[in-house]
Amino acid sequence: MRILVLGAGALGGYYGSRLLEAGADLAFLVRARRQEQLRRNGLVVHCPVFGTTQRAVTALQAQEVQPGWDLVLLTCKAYDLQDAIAAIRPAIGPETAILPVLNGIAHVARLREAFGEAAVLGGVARIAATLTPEGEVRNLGQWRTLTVGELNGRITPRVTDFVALAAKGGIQAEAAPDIRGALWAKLVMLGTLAGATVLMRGTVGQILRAPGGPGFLRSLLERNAAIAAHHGAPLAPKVLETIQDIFADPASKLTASMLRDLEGGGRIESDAILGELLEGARRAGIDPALHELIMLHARTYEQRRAEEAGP
Ligand SMILES: NC(=O)C1=CN([C@@H]2O[C@H](COP(=O)(O)OP(=O)(O)OC[C@H]3O[C@@H](n4cnc5c(N)ncnc54)[C@H](OP(=O)(O)O)[C@@H]3O)[C@@H](O)[C@H]2O)C=CC1
Ligand SMILES: CC(C)(CO)C(=O)C(=O)O
Repeated sequence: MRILVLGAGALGGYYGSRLLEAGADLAFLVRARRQEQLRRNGLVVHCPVFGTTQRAVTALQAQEVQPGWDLVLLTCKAYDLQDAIAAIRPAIGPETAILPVLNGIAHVARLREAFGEAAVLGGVARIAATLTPEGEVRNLGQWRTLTVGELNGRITPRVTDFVALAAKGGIQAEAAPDIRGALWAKLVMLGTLAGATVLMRGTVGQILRAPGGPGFLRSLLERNAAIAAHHGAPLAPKVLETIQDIFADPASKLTASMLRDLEGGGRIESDAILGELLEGARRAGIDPALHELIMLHARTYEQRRAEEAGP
């Protein structure tokens, strides 16, 4: 399978490296700085499951990309989506599938508008990974899940072929008939994790060990689940239970990638995750006070970041 991975950051680098391990014919579509880094050092990935790998990879810039790909794995941040759409356009032929693994929901509609409904798959990544300042990819835990599905619910060969290849590379991959439900479930989980850990600047465990923390987490999760239900994606009781368990472990060291980005002084996906849920709460007639506070906190960080960067 010929795969083009847009981005060689945390997710692109990690999943791309596992797909290469499985024998995929794969190239990365990157920008100039990352291309230079990859050409100099190769792709370095640290993983508690597979150890450290360093391999030479094909890294192309947008102007070097030709058509002929079976699948484009889209791994940019939400705020880079517009540029990424332009960058992958020359790679997309009539048979090319586009598999985004971004957090959030809105990117799916934007991709379908840009490339047509049939081209776009849904993807949900469960992994806690980061790109270090040295340009190395680090999987911070054991998670390496990828859930993939057609938006119309059919299980097609392009989905099962990709899932089989990913599984061969050690990714915990599965084909999902209800990928829209999986995207919403992820947004409920991540909206709670990012909202809480960014606002409180601590791990799930630290929030739970603080007086008032358990009630805050419970209330945010309940509201997020109600927002999903209002948008036609109620969480199955087992899925909700699994998410509740994540927010009930006082020893948990879990934080959201958004908190890591914020603590590193980077951009955050405030609109795509926190803003989506705030708007969702308003549309659903759910008290938006918690979401407004979380969003204001994120906006204040963004304002401060912009002012410190100067004109
Ligand atoms: N990290 C995590 O643990 C998880 C992240 N996610 C989600 O996955 C998505 C990706 O996150 P993550 O991997 O952490 O992000 P990273 O910032 O680590 O990687 C994104 C990469 O995309 C590249 N990129 C963006 N636009 C372009 C473009 N036009 N052309 C070429 N390259 C481009 C960036 O390159 P450049 O360096 O040039 O800017 C960057 O290296 C996000 O939506 C995130 O929320 C989901 C699950 C877990
Ligand atoms: C919640 C988690 C770790 C799961 O993949 C994630 O998506 C993120 O932190 O962005």
